[in-house]
Amino acid sequence: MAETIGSGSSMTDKSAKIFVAGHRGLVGSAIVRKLQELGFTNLVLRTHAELDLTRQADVESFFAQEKPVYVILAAAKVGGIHANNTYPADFIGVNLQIQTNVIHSAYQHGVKKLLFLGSSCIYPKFAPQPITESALLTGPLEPTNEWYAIAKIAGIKTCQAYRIQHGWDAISGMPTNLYGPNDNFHPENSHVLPALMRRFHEAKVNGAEEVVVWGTGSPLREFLHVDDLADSCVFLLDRYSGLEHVNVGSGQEVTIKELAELVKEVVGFEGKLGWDSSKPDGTPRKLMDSSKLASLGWTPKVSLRDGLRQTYEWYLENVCAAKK
Ligand SMILES: NC(=O)C1=CN([C@@H]2O[C@H](COP(=O)(O)OP(=O)(O)OC[C@H]3O[C@@H](n4cnc5c(N)ncnc54)[C@H](OP(=O)(O)O)[C@@H]3O)[C@@H](O)[C@H]2O)C=CC1
Ligand SMILES: C[C@H]1O[C@H](OP(=O)(O)OP(=O)(O)OC[C@H]2O[C@@H](n3cnc4c(=O)[nH]c(N)nc43)[C@H](O)[C@@H]2O)[C@@H](O)[C@@H](O)C1=O
Repeated sequence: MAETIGSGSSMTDKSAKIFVAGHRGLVGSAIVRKLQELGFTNLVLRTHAELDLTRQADVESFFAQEKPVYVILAAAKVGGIHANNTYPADFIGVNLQIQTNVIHSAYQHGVKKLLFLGSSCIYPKFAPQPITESALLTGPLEPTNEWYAIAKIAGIKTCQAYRIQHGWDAISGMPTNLYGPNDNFHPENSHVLPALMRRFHEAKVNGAEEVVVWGTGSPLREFLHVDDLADSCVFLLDRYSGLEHVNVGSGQEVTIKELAELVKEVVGFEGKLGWDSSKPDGTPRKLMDSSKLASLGWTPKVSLRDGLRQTYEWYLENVCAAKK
């Protein structure tokens, strides 16, 4: 299929059926909010319990019955550095199964366009910074998440293969580290931002003197609010049709130490920070070059500080209030 970039709007029919896979997760729920805000009226949604996407026959039947026009694949086995390092079989196996089933059935049942989501961890551990799309497969991966990264690279390549062999419009977006409402706040298995938000909050409530943060604090990470990511997903689905995946970043890079100080301030914890250097740092730096997306006409809006405040309010109203 020919590469078309910034070719004008293709999603003009607001009643077109859109399957958002993983609609209760961080990313899927933000995409549903964005589509509803834009006036899309025909979303098809299934919980994990209603449709296990690792089950090929069930995925087949679902597509045969529902015949969506667009698919956004935001269902995956997802977690932070500890989860990735502890459950490598799940991270490679479940993700390969979900994406292979969904991409193949979507193609077979006449889906017009599919957006696959990968992650910035697909790039080599020591890729030149900021990381351009062309850095893919140019060097060894970060060991703590290579299993997940291999699955995500296979997802990009699967979309490309269906494009090349069948002329089918499957595209891939590569988001940087995300955060926002409906994030996973698990103490061990989550990503750093929700983990620290919860740890600082609990320390404040319990009057603890110190909060321990993993690693050395020196790794750099780029954070994007999930509402910006959702906006970029709809933008890509609407405007981009190309073989190459597209980086989606904010350009807002901080060290883990700076992030910890910022979360501490937003939460209002007044004690000390401690460091557990027995925990892995992971990739030293993974700032993406998102100029390709910018050249298509998309830029993020939410600053890290504002996004953190909004997410903490959401956490207080939804996670803490629900526990009472
Ligand atoms: N969070 C981040 O920082 C980043 C995320 N991404 C990508 O964005 C996408 C979404 O991630 P995110 O929203 O954070 O993840 P979440 O864990 O918040 O959500 C994932 C969703 O997928 C569903 N799911 C998992 N397994 C299955 C299954 N077998 N069948 C049906 N549904 C399933 C989950 O349902 P249930 O919980 O019920 O299992 C959940 O609703 C992923 O592809 C991820 O790689 C990319 C970069 C960064
Ligand atoms: C999005 C991305 O997410 C994962 O990669 P990661 O960026 O390394 O993810 P992370 O958020 O878990 O950690 C970022 C940094 O933060 C430090 N850190 C401090 N204290 C805590 C802490 O309490 N929890 C966690 N999780 N990390 C902590 C931690 O040691 C590391 O240096 C991939 O596996 C992969 O899934 C992927 O694509």
